[in-house]
Amino acid sequence: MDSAQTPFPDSQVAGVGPEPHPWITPALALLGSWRGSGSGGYGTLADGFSYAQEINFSHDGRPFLRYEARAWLTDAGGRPVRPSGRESGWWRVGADGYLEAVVAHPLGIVTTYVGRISGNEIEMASRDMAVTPRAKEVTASRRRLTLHEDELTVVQEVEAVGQPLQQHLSARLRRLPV
Ligand code: HEM
Repeated sequence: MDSAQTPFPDSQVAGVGPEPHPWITPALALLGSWRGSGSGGYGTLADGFSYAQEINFSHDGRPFLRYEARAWLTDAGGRPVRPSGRESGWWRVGADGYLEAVVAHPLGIVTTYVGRISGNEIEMASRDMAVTPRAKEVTASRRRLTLHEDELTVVQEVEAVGQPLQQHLSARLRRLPV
């Protein structure tokens, strides 16, 4: 929604817009937009792939973050090839860095996560996964995000289509200027 149309716009920048809820303090460094590149693979795929990704975190003053991510595959020269994974969701942050999240994918997968924000590390593991009838069978997922100044690394493991939990994605993103 256009921020001009709502009386309660989200903020992506600490100090601008609604005051962040104190509970999201451990997550404040995530606010904003991140963009970078990554590589992926899976046990069922003959070859790996390269991708670019943009992630966006914002808040409206309550103790949760709005989360949006979109990725596109890239060729050997880093040029965009086609749209790929997208997801959106909500990361609810508790007083002590406890984290629970719900994330939805366009191809019919919804995941709830439980995790923790400790310092510059965020770890989360799936609690429940629901899939629509035509979605791929995905049964578990884990994510680890590491923040180092203006660099965010994101690693995701997936258990799906009869394969054991294994790394599917690894990306290194940089904060986009506001
Ligand atoms: C940055 C986000 C993502 C990217 C760039 C990405 C990319 C890919 C690519 C390129 C493939 C090969 C098949 C194809 O070309 O579509 C694939 C397969 C797969 N992806 Fe992803 N993916 C992403 C996120 C996810 C997520 C969040 C999940 C699960 C929750 C997931 C689960 C799978 C599974 C299970 C396969 C293998 C399916 C099979 O062999 O049948 N992916 N992914």
